[in-house]
Amino acid sequence: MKIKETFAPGLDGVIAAETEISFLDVEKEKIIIQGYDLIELSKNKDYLEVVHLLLEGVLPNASEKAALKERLAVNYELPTNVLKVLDLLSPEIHPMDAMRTGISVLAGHDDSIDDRSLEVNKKRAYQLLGLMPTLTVNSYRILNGKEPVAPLKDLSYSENFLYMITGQKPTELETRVFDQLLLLYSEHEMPNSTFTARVIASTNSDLYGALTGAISSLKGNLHGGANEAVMYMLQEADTIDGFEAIIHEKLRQKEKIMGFGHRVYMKKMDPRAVIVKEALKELSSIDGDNSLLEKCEAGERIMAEEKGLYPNLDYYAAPVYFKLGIPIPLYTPIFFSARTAGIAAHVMEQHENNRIFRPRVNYIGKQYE
Ligand SMILES: CC(=O)SCCNC(=O)CCNC(=O)[C@H](O)C(C)(C)COP(=O)(O)OP(=O)(O)OC[C@H]1O[C@@H](n2cnc3c(N)ncnc32)[C@H](O)[C@@H]1OP(=O)(O)O
Ligand SMILES: O=C([O-])CC(=O)C(=O)O
Repeated sequence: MKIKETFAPGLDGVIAAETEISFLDVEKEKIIIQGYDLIELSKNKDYLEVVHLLLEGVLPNASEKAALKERLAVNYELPTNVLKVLDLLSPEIHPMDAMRTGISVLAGHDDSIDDRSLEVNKKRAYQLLGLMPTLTVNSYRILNGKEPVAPLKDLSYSENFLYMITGQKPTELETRVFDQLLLLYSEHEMPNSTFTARVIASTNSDLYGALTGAISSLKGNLHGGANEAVMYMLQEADTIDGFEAIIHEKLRQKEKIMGFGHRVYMKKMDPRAVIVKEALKELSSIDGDNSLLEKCEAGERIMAEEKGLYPNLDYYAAPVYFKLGIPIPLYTPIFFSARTAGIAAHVMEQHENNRIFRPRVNYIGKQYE
């Protein structure tokens, strides 16, 4: 039974919200975040400045930026209960699942859990953003039987995050590249995970619930999970010829090539991928190893010729993470950690101007008299 003719599988082209947070202006090739182009921001601002932009609606001045760093740093430590629960999890699960559980445990530490006011939501968002690097890294460490690592509060947010991952203080270049990745991942309009979070928030459910839904969404390889899949694919071949053969074979088998295509950019390269490809070139010129860059470029050429499809952010983010010495199972958790800022902004906006999401269906099942 059809209620309306306008059914859009995958909600392709459907407008799901009115927002002041962000917009993919594909025609002008801009990713608008609170009025600014994310690509321009990625060239002269850092992740925390964009966090401030997302949660406060304006870029911070120097003292606001310093205050934000402190505000997040006081929340770096995970409650002991979270560590205890992480310790009970099966080592087989993915760190994204451990983080999801960690976020659920954190909900139990919020003594104003039923308060959805903007003020309390914002306080909560900052707490979670402070915790997110420690939760990300220690979820992975504990699953791998390692002791949790303690954050270094004197380092910058991104420097500390990368330090906790690798155990070594990163160089200036490594910090800059990692911070730029966090910034580029921070917000992207209405991807599946953000939509999921807004749907959950629309029942008046809380930020923790919205984030646990969003993290489950983002884990899938059609979304955030693609960055890990890209790296595994790059490792499938030792040579460029071998990699080209793998791509051709996957296409022959009608498999999707991870890191290519995008619902909104469709037949254009994701502007974020352009920036991250430059970072890969820079890292490759410094360590003198172009092999990943050359494989990626070979894949890019084949996909353009054979499918008219171009890289999304995850395609070039994967080799950059690899060059930074980041273990592959942390690629998607880092994406989620960075995206927590954007998702929190959307949850707050949904709570401030809410109508419950409740669509209808075209029924194609049986009907008995
Ligand atoms: C940061 C991010 O989360 S970005 C997304 C990361 N995800 C990936 O990289 C996974 C690979 N890409 C994809 O699966 C898709 O391009 C998505 C999920 C990103 C977008 O999906 P949709 O907008 O629904 O596009 P859809 O899957 O319908 O693809 C349209 C056509 O292009 C093809 N196509 C799309 N992406 C790919 C791909 N990566 N490899 C091969 N073919 C592809 C489809 O097979 C389809 O072809 P058809 O019309 O002949 O059936
Ligand atoms: O916008 C999307 O659908 C997916 C994406 O690129 C992101 O979440 O960064």
